[in-house]
Amino acid sequence: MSQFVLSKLFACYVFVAGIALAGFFLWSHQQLALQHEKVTQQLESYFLNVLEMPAEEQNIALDSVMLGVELSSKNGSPISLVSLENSEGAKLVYWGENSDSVSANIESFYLADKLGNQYQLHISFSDSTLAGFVYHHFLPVLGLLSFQLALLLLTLRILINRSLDGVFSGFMRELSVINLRHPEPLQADAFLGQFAEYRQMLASVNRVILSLARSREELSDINEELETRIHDKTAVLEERNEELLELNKQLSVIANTDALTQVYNRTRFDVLFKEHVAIATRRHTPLSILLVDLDDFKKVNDQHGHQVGDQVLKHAARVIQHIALEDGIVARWGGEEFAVLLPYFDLSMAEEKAERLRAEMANAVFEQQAIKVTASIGVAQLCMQETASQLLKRADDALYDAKGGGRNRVIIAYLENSHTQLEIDDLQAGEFIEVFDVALEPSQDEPEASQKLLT
Ligand SMILES: Nc1nc2c(ncn2[C@@H]2O[C@H](COP(=O)(O)OP(=O)(O)OP(=O)(O)O)[C@@H](O)[C@H]2O)c(=O)[nH]1
Repeated sequence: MSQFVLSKLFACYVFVAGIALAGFFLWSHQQLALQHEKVTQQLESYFLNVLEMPAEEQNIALDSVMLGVELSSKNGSPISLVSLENSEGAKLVYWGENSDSVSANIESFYLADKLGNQYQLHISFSDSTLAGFVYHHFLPVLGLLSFQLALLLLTLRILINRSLDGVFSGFMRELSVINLRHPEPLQADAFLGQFAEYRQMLASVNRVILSLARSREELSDINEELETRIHDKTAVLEERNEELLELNKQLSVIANTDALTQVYNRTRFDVLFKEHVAIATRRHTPLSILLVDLDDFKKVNDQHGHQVGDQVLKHAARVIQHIALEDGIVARWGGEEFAVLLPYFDLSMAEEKAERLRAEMANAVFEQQAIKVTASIGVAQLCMQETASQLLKRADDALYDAKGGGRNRVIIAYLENSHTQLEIDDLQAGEFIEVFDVALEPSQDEPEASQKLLT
């Protein structure tokens, strides 16, 4: 049942209870009046009967009437005074103790006997006043009032409990709809707004909400400012990062490139060489290496000076790079010596490449001084189970042989027990192509270095 219905019911209850109480008193007084009238009529009738008796019987009869009055007063009708006077005012009968206190309620009745003699009868009832009524009907009145009071207290208790419950639950319901991201003051509920506790709580919460909204606005401003700052800082950082990346690239190129000739340096070549040996071993693909040494380079230095020697070295590197093209990885091995790694090149292909290189070098003319330099080249192909250093050693031996054989020549490194050439020659055509179809996984630095050399 809602609080609204309960409060209306309570109002009805108070109204009906008031009417019932008033009705009870009115009805009681009416009943008393009827009772008094009946008793009065009886007394009048008794006294008339007695007065019509012979004189000698009257006293006895009057005594018996008064005894009846006394008994009646004690047993039910609360008569407090009865007196009978003749026309001269002489009292024939008088019964009652505190006639003064009840004098206001004394009613008088006039009697006449058969002989026409006039008499005045006075009767007073002790319960005809409110105090007397309450005194004589103490228990019923007390019971009724207690019942009314208990009912009133019970109703009030239910109403108060339900009201507080309603206020609390209604308030919690209001709280649950607060949007903390966009706080707005809560509107008072039409019904709950009747309760002062609810209104007080609502006002407190609305104060908190307003302060939240203010804080939120302040936070939003701070946030905006911070975002702008972060954005600016990020832009600067990104710029710096790009610069660093570029510097890193340059550093990487510097670290991996020979400063004079701009081909790979020895350190980088060692890494690439080992990687390609590992790939070729794993995939059973051919891999060859050329070791290229300029002939009598000391003479160039001696005759034209060290600086011209440098220019010749740079030019020689470009010639080697041009011949190797994208097939090979070129590095300066040290001094006037270069290495060319040729992945997927078997010995005959490598030999052909070496021969072309040697011829190109022999025909090339360096600098204005028309310096001519030749090169000796040692060629080797990776054998089964061979390590990088073993392969290198064989190529170096071949180069040594080329020098010993008169320079400006290509020497192929064969192994007496090598299965390399044999195995590759034995490969079926299909197998060979298949081997070549395996894509090389080039090092990321390769294209960069190659491009540098070509430009
Ligand atoms: N200009 C210049 N010369 C260099 C450089 N590195 C090494 N050399 C010179 O290269 C020459 C190599 O001399 P050698 O080892 O005798 O070899 P070679 O004179 O070429 O004789 P063979 O190799 O036997 O044909 C030395 O004179 C070195 O000074 C360099 O970076 N720049």
